[in-house]
Amino acid sequence: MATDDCDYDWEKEVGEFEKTKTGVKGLVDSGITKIVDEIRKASETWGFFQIVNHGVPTSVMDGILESTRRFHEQPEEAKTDLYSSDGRRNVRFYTINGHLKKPEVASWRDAFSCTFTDDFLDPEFIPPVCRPEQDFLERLQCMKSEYLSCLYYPACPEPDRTLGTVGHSDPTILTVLVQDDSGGLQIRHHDDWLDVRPVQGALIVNIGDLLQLITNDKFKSVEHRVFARSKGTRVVGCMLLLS
Ligand SMILES: O=C(O)CCC(=O)C(=O)O
Ligand SMILES: [Fe+2]
Repeated sequence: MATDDCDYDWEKEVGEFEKTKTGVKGLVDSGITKIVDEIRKASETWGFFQIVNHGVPTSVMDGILESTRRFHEQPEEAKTDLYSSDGRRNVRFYTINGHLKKPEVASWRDAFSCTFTDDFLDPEFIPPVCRPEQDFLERLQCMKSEYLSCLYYPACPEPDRTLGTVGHSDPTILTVLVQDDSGGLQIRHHDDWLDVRPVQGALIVNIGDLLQLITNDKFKSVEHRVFARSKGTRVVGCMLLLS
C-alpha cells in the first residue's frame, strides 16, 4: 500500500531491510514469509486467526480487560448518564445498538464504546474509572482503530433462550479482540459452529466485510456469535478498524 497519504513509511522499511544486510534470502530464512503465508491462508479459509508473540505487553492486555470490568461493575448511577443507543455519540454505554425491531433478538451483553474522530478523543470524555493514562491509547495505536468497544457479558438466567452476541459478521476492515479466558466465542465454518478457544496472551483478529469486499471475496468475513452463560461473567475488548 505505497500511497502518499497512508502511514506506511517506505524509506524506513527500505532502510531497515538494508540494515539487516542479509538480502531477500535473509527474509525467507527469518520465517517472516511463512508467517505472512499462514495469515493469508487463515484469512482465506477461516476469516479468524490468533496471534501470539505480537509485542503487546500482557500488562496492557490485562489493563484493557480490567478497565472494562471496572466500568461495567460500577454502581448503576455512575453509568446511566452515558446510556444511549444513538451511534452518533462518541462515548456511550448501551445494550441495544440503534433500533431493535420486533422480530430481532437482543444480545445478552452490555457495551461501552469510544469513537475516535481523526485519531483523537479527548480523555476528559472517558469516565475516570477506566480513563487511560495520558497518551496510552495513542501509544497502543488504539486511536487508529476508530472504534473501541468494551464488552461485558453478565450471567444469563435463561442461557438456552438467547445468545451473548447474536450471529453476525463485522462491518469492518479488521477487528482485533482481547478476550478473557472464559470462552464462548464461536465462528461459522461451512455448516458448523466452531469454538475459538482462549489462548493465553493471544490477540484474536477477524476479517470484516470491508476487507472481504476489497479483496474480491478472497479473504472471508465469517459469521460469529458468543454463547450466553448461566454463571460467571465474560469481558472482551474489541478494536474495530474501519478504514
Ligand atoms: O465477544 C466477543 O468475543 C465477540 C464480540 C463481537 O463479535 C463483536 O462485538 O462484534
Ligand atoms: Fe463481531
